[in-house]
Amino acid sequence: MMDKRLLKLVPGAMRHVAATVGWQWIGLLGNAAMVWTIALVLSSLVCKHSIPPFLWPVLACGIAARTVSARFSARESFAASQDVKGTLRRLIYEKLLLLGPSYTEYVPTAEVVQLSVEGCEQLETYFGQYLPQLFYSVLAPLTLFIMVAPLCFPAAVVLLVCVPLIPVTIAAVQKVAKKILGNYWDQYAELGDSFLENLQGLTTLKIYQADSARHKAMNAEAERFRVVTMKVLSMQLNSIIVMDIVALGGAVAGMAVALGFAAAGSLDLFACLFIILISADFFLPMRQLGSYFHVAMNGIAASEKIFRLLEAPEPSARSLKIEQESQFSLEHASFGYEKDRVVLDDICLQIPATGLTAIVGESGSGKSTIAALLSGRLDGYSGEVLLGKNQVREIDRKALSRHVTVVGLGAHLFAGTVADNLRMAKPNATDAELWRALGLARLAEFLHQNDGLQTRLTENAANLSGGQRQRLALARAILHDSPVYIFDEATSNVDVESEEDIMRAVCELARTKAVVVISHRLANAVPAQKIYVLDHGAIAGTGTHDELLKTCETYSTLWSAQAALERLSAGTKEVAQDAE
Ligand SMILES: Nc1ncnc2c1ncn2[C@@H]1O[C@H](COP(=O)(O)OP(=O)(O)OP(=O)(O)O)[C@@H](O)[C@H]1O
Repeated sequence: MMDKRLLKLVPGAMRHVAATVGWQWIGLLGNAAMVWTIALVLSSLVCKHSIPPFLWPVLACGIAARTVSARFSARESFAASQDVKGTLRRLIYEKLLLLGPSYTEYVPTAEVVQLSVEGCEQLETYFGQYLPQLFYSVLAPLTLFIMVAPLCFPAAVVLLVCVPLIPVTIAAVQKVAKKILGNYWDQYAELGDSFLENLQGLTTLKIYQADSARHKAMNAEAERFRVVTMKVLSMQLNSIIVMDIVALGGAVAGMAVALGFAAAGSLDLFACLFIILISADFFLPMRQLGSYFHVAMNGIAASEKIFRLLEAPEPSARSLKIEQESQFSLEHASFGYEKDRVVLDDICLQIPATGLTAIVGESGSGKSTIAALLSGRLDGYSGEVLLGKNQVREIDRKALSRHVTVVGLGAHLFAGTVADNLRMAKPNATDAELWRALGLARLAEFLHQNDGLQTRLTENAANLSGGQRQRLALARAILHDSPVYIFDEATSNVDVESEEDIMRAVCELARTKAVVVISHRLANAVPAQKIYVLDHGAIAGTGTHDELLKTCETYSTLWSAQAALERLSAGTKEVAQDAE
């Protein structure tokens, strides 16, 4: 019922939990004072005694205590929940930062969203309501026992003994609940994952008319989620009914004992009325705990997932700085995403401080994996991936991000202005610097025809063409002004004109920076001072374009095949133009 790991995680919240219990307890005393006055007034009226004058101030104090305690306990409970939500979301965020860009290896994005939104909300109930109620439901019956025992000890004992029957019921339910709730969260995360994926791929699904099949699959998942949700609800309702029966039964037992003693003449009317009126209060806190218990259990099930994320092994501590004039090199580096499958095998390569280096090879030969190793996104390699004398996996991540800029095909552009997107790379850049970068990326002319730097972009710059998007991503990268640039298929899916513009800018950049171009299109590698040819994860040849044509069969075969393909496509275009 109390998860020690959770308590340790948010120690600050426990102060508010203690304060909530304190205020609830003051409220209980206020309630007891009110019951006491009511019992005294009723017994005085029945026995025709005069009502003692001190009674009204006691009643007033009782009402005041109840009112104030209700307000302050709610405030403390709210503070506890805010503390928990804030702390957990911060911990999840920090963990994601520590895991780095490869966090999706441990947890899917949809699950992170669910855990940090709904998971944290559920834990808010655990700390804001369940935990204070847990302590209060022990404290309240003991306090009332001390009040009732002097009046009628047997009734007080019966009431106190019946209270633990509620937690016994809760414990019995807990076993079943844990399994059902674990299942509920699994189904919930699964549904969230496929919803997000289907939403992202909706256009593709429509193009292939596969949306109705996906719709059916999601309906089936939603149905499974409905079933498990109904199981959770019916488990909660059934256990609440059982708890109500236990609570009412206990209160009735206590009342019956008090009435029995009153009937026998050994209990006066005031004491009997007081016990009858207060007996429900023995059980109400525990009964309330039972209601919170279900939501809290949901929170605990979510917390299991949060812990799994928080306990995921982090990449080794990265604290090394980058020494000046450091250059990248791979020395007999090997890597595999899966245990038994080598993707890179004994790779040796050097990236000089300035100039263009190209990595080429067929699809799946391991080019992007080299980019990921160089930029520190993957670190489970053997051999050495060095920046200067230091292993890349030991270099501080921020320093590495400042040192290397990776421009891939999917570089994200955000909704906002062109200037906003560019200043992401250099917040204090002047307008002149922005225009210079845009000029290098051959985008200035287009923007001058629009609203200049204030040209508005929709989400992921959907209102630009593919080539314009890539050129804007290139301008942003140029502004980042890092010593090393990696262009990983940065010109795929763009028109020939944009590709030429981008490659011209890349070559210009390579005059002062270390630039690595990764491309399956060999024409982009021709100007490189050194080309590495990859074949099934191994280096098949190294040299300039002319050298490789003579010495490397893999390269010359690829070159001939691509040249033939491009001749064919140029021929097709000419025929089409003639036909027009
Ligand atoms: N996250 C991953 N998990 C498992 N295997 C992967 C992962 N990423 C890539 N691979 C595998 O590693 C191999 C090399 O992939 P990589 O992306 O480096 O190739 P590439 O040469 O860049 O291909 P392309 O030109 O098509 O982009 C491929 O066989 C691929 O299936």
